[in-house]
Amino acid sequence: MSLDELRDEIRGIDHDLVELIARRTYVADTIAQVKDEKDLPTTDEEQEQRVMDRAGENAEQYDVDANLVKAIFRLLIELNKVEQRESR
Ligand SMILES: O=C(O)C(=O)C[C@]1(C(=O)O)C=C[C@@H](O)C=C1
Repeated sequence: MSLDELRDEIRGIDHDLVELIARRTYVADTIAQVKDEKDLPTTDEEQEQRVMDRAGENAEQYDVDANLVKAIFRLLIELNKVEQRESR
């Protein structure tokens, strides 16, 4: 494969990543509505731990650095919390 072809492949993956982040954020918006109805706080530390543990397990399964993947998920969770606070 040429450099251009490889970069084209990365471009497609990057597009998919942003689409997945958007989907995750949309779900968090809906979660915010449910939490609002049930008068629950935005932050659920036990759920965050489950998400982080799962991210680490998935990283190991795909042989990528678990700490780096967890750092990305920490950012995704923080993004959701900002979004949820804005929509409540
Ligand atoms: O599952 C939830 O309750 C969410 O709001 C989603 C989410 C996440 O991004 O995974 C975000 C904030 C919570 O503290 C826990 C998890």
